[in-house]
Amino acid sequence: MWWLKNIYAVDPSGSCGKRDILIREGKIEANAERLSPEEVAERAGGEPVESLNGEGKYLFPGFIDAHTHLREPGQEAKEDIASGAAAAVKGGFTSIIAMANTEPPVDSRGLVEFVRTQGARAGLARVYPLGTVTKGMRGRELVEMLDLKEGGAVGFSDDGHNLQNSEVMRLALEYAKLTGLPIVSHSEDENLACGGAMHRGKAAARLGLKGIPSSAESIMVARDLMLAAETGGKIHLAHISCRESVRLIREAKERGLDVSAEVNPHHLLFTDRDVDLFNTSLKVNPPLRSEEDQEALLTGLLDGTLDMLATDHAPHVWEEKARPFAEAPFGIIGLETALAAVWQRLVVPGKLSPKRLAEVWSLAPARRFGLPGGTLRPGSPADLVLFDPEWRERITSDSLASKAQNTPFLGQELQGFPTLVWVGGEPVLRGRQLCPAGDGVRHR
Ligand SMILES: NC(=O)N[C@@H](CC(=O)O)C(=O)O
Ligand SMILES: [Zn+2]
Ligand SMILES: [Zn+2]
Repeated sequence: MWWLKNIYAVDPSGSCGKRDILIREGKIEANAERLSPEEVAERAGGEPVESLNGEGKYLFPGFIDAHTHLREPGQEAKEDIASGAAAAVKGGFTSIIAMANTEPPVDSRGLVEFVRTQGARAGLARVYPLGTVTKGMRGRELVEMLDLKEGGAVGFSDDGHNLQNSEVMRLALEYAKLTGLPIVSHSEDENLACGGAMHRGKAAARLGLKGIPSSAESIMVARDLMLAAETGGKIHLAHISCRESVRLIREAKERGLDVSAEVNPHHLLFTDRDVDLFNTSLKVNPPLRSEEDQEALLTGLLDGTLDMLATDHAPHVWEEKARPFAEAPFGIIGLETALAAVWQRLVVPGKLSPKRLAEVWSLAPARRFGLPGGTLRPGSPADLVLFDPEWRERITSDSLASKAQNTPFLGQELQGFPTLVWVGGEPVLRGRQLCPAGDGVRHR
């Protein structure tokens, strides 16, 4: 049993403040303002108690990342489920939702089960697969949604590609209702975006790069919302990047649609003005946009129009990212740096409260995708993060657990990291070192 004493607990489903917390048999046993040694001994019932002075540290419910690319099966040179899960716990994520755009794409129950099994085998973060929406991610025929759900899929997405055929999207929203799971949309008009390498604006003109207009996203967001209204379907909009989309989502929520949306940290922390031809780690889809867009995204995150933060962790091998800007693949890794960067640049300056941080990166994804977690209430699973706001770390290719290095923070020092992470009550990260599972399978 663990006894965390005098720690600043941030509970997005309740209140924040100094607490004593007990962890026992995989669950939060107690959460109180103060516990006496007698009470702790009684609760332990003879079990050894590991106590920890939480002074100066925060306790968060494990962060849950609703958008990660783990590349297994098929592209294990970029990442695999074990390396991605290791990167996750180093960054404070006790659960991650794995995108389905692997090779082959996760379009069958067998593949969904494979991803889950590999996640359990790694024994670090909990790994929840998404299935694709269409067979082979070809955008034509729907997958067997109920079958994939039985295999453990928590939603459906052809992320990486937009569903260009609106009738297929309509049918997907209609059929997914039978499963209760959301369709996760990569909303992008591929004709408008075609050939672009960054946001269409002054910065792109200056660099001589073909731009991707904001309308490439917002046109599809508008379509997706119309189809969600028409079908009564459940939709989650991935990686919202521009102000027009925020406005559309706000209106849709006012009308009561079953819509949720996410924003990625890189869209809150960088703009197209940060892009330079020699830094392909800032090449991402949708692209980094203008300062006005960035402001609208933060406003949206604070007023609830955007429900959650998600990394869109998108690993690529160095050789691919070393190509000229226009030819390099889109994607930024985020699992190991996102929390520290958001902490430093948004929480410390007071733009985002610790409680809202926990709401949007733990509670909201748990609720939307039906996962355990997101709370510090007694009885809930002990997926927890002890966060040290003073811990500094330089991000280097050696320090990263991810196989990839396509992060704009490479070589930089960040401050504010998890120093102890529990999944199901067991430490998976201790003093910044991973604790691999003894028997290979720790949790399911
Ligand atoms: N976001 C990216 O830039 N890349 C993602 C695809 C995606 O999220 O659409 C990838 O799979 O590499
Ligand atoms: Zn996408
Ligand atoms: Zn993605």
